[in-house]
Amino acid sequence: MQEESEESIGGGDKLFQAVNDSGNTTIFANRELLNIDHIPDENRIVGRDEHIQELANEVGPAVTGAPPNSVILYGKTGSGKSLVAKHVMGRARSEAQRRDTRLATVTVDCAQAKGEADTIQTIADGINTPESGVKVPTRGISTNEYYNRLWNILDQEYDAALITLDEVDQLSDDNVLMLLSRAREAGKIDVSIGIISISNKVNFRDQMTERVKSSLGHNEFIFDPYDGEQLRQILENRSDAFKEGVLNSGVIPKTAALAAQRHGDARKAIRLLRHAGDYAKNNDIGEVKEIHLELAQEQAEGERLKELIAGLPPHSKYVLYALANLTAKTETNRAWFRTTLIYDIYKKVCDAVGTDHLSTDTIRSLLGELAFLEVTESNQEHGGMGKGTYKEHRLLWEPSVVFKMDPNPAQVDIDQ
Ligand SMILES: Nc1ncnc2c1ncn2[C@@H]1O[C@H](COP(=O)(O)OP(=O)(O)OP(=O)(O)O)[C@@H](O)[C@H]1O
Repeated sequence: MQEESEESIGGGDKLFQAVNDSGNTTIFANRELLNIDHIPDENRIVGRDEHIQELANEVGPAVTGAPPNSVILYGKTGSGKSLVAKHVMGRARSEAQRRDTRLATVTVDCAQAKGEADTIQTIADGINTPESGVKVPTRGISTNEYYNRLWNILDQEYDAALITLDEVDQLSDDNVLMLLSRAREAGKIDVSIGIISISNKVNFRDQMTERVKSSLGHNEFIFDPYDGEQLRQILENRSDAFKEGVLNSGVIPKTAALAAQRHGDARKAIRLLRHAGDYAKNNDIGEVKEIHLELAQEQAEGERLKELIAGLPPHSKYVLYALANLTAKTETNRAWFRTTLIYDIYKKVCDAVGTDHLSTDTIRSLLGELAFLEVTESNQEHGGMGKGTYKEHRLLWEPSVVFKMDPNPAQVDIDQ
């Protein structure tokens, strides 16, 4: 008989004792509700009724096989654009079915697609049916042939199509928009296509050529960031993620208030609540309290920042500490600093950790890498007549998160 090891209790492994049979824990009843990819039910979508109705009005004709309008959805991240598009497409599919219309719906994440052929392949594969007899291989055929196969599938299998292009500003080629939106006009297919384009680059429209603008359509909806009350409802609707009595009553209002003040992003608000739950779980605290929120957030963000800069040389961290020391001294946490000043403080940080300084040029390039990773932001300033140009940088993370990466972060006196 096998002896029960230290790690095994009651037939189970102690390592996983906090996880019950349904994958949940003493804190969570259904942690899945706080997952970023989780799509809430219709009655859990908060504050977007108007957008849902407006979008349905534009693409609605497709449920009868008539030509839908194309639409652009704009707004900052986490404002519900993809959610609303998915929701309306889902309901359009059911309604089309009820009316015996063959409606194709598909979503492409343009940030993932690698060029024109890949985008068309994803669309064709997404709506293909076993009955079409058309093969859509992932490689080995020309871009043109992908289009032909897409037209074949659409013509044989469908009466109308709704194609969502998420992160449309990442499309490497305007052709996709042009050809999809004009396919019927150009006599390629007999099926009407409506394109729902989604972008979180609010100035994207200004960068578009006239050609693209007219392909995307002129109907635009702006999604504003959520306010505190909307975020509170979004979170409240997911409070059943937690076991009964675990979540203190002030936690959701505080999470919503913090998120509204910082960004109005529903995804980040949900993540913050999940982090608080994880913090309570990992520290064996039987309940989630308001005081856990900031701690949980800082700890989780600190880990994320650490991962982000893990591939960079150690001096990137010292540069980051220099910027965090400077930023922590300002009121808004949004101040810009010149490279020369950051370099001075960086030298103090090096002294504090007992290491030699690198050259200004190296620090300049490390700042470039940090900006590339969106840990910091850089901009070119003009110093005025005869003074030339210089670069300024600012931290995009809270200084407290930066200091949280280390048990002994280098905090230096910047006034000396
Ligand atoms: N109105 C809402 N009601 C309930 N949950 C929401 C709402 N808006 C957003 N969420 C939640 O936040 C997640 C992110 O929203 P969504 O993906 O729609 O944002 P987005 O505006 O498309 O942002 P991004 O540009 O980053 O893709 C959703 O999956 C959903 O879980």
